[in-house]
Amino acid sequence: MTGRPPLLSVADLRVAFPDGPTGRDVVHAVRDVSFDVSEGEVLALVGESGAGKSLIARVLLGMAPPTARTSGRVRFRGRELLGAARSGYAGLWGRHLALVPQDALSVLSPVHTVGDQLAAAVRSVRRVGRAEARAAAVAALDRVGIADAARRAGAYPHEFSGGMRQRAVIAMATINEPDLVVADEPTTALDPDVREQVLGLLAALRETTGAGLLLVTHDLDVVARHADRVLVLYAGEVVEYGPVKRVLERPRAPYTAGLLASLPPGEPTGSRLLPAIDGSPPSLREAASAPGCVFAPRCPLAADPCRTRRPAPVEAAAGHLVSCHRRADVPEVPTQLFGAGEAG
Ligand SMILES: Nc1ncnc2c1ncn2[C@@H]1O[C@H](COP(=O)(O)OP(=O)(O)OP(=O)(O)O)[C@@H](O)[C@H]1O
Repeated sequence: MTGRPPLLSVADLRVAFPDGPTGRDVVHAVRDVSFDVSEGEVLALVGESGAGKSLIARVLLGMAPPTARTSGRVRFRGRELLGAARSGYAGLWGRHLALVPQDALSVLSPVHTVGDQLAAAVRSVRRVGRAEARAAAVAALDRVGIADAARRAGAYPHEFSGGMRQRAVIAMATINEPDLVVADEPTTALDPDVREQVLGLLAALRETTGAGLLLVTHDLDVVARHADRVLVLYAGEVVEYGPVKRVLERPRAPYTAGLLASLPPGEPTGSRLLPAIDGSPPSLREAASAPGCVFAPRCPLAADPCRTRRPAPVEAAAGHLVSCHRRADVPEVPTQLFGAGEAG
């Protein structure tokens, strides 16, 4: 996105965990990841399972696992957050930063009505009376498309369908109009048509509230439909980063081409990745010890430099970064490199 200062700016982020019998060694799960998110922008983090998507999301929100060691910079509106104590986040959660998790039941209490939980979220950041908080709760449910919101506010989470619960969680995450919403695979548990509605709702909210959205997903089809820019991660490293249209129409990294080749043809919504790329991602140890590109063992274009030198990010076009020695040799049609994924 142009002209807008970044809301969130992440630079050279590394996340390591203790490893080995003594725990004195470390393995990195995230290496040198840099990106930013602007106001009103949807940035998608995409990659296979274990790529580091959730870890990055958790680090940004100050929710890193206790054993994780982090370095780099995470600036929110210019304020450094990495390494900030939980108290440093206290004034940010809910009001400025919010999370929409995969599983709505992990954030909704079963013993309070949805309306009471939303009203409590309002009162946690604003000095308003009960009636006003309740009215805000109903308005938030209405905004996320829950019919008969005033009555539904009196229901408990178990009385909602899965799709309604996820809408309620989105209402909760956005009720105080945060600047940045982090949505971690927010629709995994939903049916394909509900998934599409909920994603559309999330992406539309940034237009009404101006919030930035960091959308964690493993699904490039979701990226194509709902994101402005995309960061493709492989084994904890950035492979490709840039405007969605440019990256998806003309990927310069074989890994991105492989993800695209994995999309089933003719199934635009709710599609899952199919394994067009042979093999599986490396373990954290294998990734750490690889002298060259971590994707080389699975890459049909891998040549000598790929096995001996880590590729540095290069600007392939304005705002489009790619880390690949063979970027000039990636064919325009991804399936030419990998063959189309077959359903089944
Ligand atoms: N607490 C932890 N201790 C050790 N390793 C961890 C811990 N949390 C995550 N990891 C490792 O970090 C790597 C990245 O995990 P992460 O959950 O971020 O992947 P992901 O891309 O979100 O995958 P998925 O799509 O399956 O959620 C994985 O190899 C994982 O095993």
